[in-house]
Amino acid sequence: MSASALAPSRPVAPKRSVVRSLLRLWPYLRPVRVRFCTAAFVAVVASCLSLVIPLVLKWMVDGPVAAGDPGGVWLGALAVLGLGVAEALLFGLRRWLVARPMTAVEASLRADLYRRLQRLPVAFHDRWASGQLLSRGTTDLSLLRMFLVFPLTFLFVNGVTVLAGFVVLLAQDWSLGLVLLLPVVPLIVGCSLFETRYSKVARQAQDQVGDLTTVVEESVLGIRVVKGFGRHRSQARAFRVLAERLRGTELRKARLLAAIWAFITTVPELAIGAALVLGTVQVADGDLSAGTLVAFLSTALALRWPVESIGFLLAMSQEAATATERYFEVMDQPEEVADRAPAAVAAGREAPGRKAPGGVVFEGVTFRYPDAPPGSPPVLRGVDLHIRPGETLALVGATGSGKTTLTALVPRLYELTEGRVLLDGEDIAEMPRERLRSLVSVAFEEPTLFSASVRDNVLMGAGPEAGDVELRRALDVAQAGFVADLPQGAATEVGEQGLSLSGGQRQRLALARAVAGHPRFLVLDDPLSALDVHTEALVEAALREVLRDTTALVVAHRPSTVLLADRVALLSEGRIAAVGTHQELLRTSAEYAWLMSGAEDGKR
Ligand SMILES: Nc1ncnc2c1ncn2[C@@H]1O[C@H](COP(=O)(O)OP(=O)(O)OP(=O)(O)O)[C@@H](O)[C@H]1O
Repeated sequence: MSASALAPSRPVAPKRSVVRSLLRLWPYLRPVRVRFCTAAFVAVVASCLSLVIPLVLKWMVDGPVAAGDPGGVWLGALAVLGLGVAEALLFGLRRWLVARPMTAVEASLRADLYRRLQRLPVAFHDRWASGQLLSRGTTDLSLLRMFLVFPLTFLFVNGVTVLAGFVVLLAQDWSLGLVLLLPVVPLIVGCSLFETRYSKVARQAQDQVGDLTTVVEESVLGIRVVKGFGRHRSQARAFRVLAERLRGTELRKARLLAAIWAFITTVPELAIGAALVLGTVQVADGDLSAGTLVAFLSTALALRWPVESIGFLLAMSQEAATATERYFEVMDQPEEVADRAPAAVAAGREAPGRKAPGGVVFEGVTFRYPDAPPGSPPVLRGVDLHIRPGETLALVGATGSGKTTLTALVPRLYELTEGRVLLDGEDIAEMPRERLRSLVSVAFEEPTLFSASVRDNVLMGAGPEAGDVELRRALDVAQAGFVADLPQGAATEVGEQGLSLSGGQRQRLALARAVAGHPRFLVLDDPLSALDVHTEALVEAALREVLRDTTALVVAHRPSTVLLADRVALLSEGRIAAVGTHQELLRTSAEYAWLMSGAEDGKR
């Protein structure tokens, strides 16, 4: 278990009030506001109907019951039944009205989150645990939907019902009404204290769900390592620690909820009891009719639910506010840096009449990872390198010297700290990303395949017009003949949900993806590391054909890969230490000779 899973670092957003947090959902609610308000109005009518029943009871007790008129009693009973049925039907209608728009709101929140995740820079994904992002897209959004469907409406509906109820109560007997109003102040104080405490634990619980998701995800993806190293017990222990921590937080939430629930239930009950005693005395003294007392008490009892529910409605709103904060923590992250305006740089750098060289040019490139500790030295320092048009340059260096980092700068996965990179004379910082990424193709050391067919995985590197001819060519270059033997050939599903492939097979598909679509610039990060020497030789022979009219930067660890290249650059501690042919560097650079001799030894 990684330490980061146990104690993840999270950017902390500024604290906002519940209402301000929830107001950020308004743009998503706007399109469905008419239907939503109609549903709320229907719910208010339904809820207020329940307040009419006590008035019917008053009429029955003081009228037909006192006069011994069975016909009148039946009429009253039918009226109560009719009111009950109407209330139920209206609540059903409300539910129907909100179901569709609220799922649409959830879907658009989820789609926007996904879109944002795709557009956020790689540096953001380096920083954030994937479980935290997953839990935002699942648990948090479900909490938001539940809030929109239920508490958002019912906090309003219950508020209106309680107000209307008090008007009815005060109109029937203002002194008894005032007795029932007494608990309002302690209830408001209790609820605000509850809200403050609950907001802290709700945030903790939701973050801990994210941590737990991260651990589950890591264990599932790394199941081979977990099993291979017999780590299942310690992994399970680490999981239990997090699960226990979450359970503790959930228990604290439950305790707070139980306390507010008990408080909200008891205080009004005490007031109703006091009103009952006072009312009975008034009836005995002849100051109040029995019907009025019955109506008063039934109204007070009808208001119990709207008042008591406030506790958990507030709790759900608090959780929704936390979910909204967590959602916007991601949505507020700055997207990839915008492309620079071409004129600004060109004017300052290029002398008039001087044409920038073609191919790939690294000019004074310095790079420090955005999440590197302050004051740490940059990974790349003043790199100057020119890969001529059509040339293949191998990048060699000790492990950790910055090779992968340098290759990641060409498709602009990270923004340079200083300097610039030119492709055929054009600064990549000024190129629209879409164009840049259509010019540059990459194959990373870690070949990632998606849950899709071989065909889709390979052709995602080519334009939409690419067809079977392109697919066959790319598979040939990568020597991926094994595809024909897969159960459904190129239509076979691979990736996490599909057929498992060997490391070398995955690497060849990743290479096929990189060469499909004839990129002008090819960046390969040790693309043949998982292949046996014979397959490597075959891939290299085919690759040489492709590389003939492509400008390529190839990270190489083995002499065989180096031999693919026209020239070699040696990267040492973030600087280009030497550039030349393989033979030249073997003669002139002790470090290069040492790196290559190690590789030869490793092969033997
Ligand atoms: N996302 C990141 N954030 C901070 N530092 C990083 C990040 N990725 C890599 N580094 C650091 O940058 C340095 C160079 O890493 P890089 O992966 O470029 O080396 P490399 O030469 O490709 O190594 P190898 O041959 O082992 O693949 C290392 O010290 C590494 O710890």
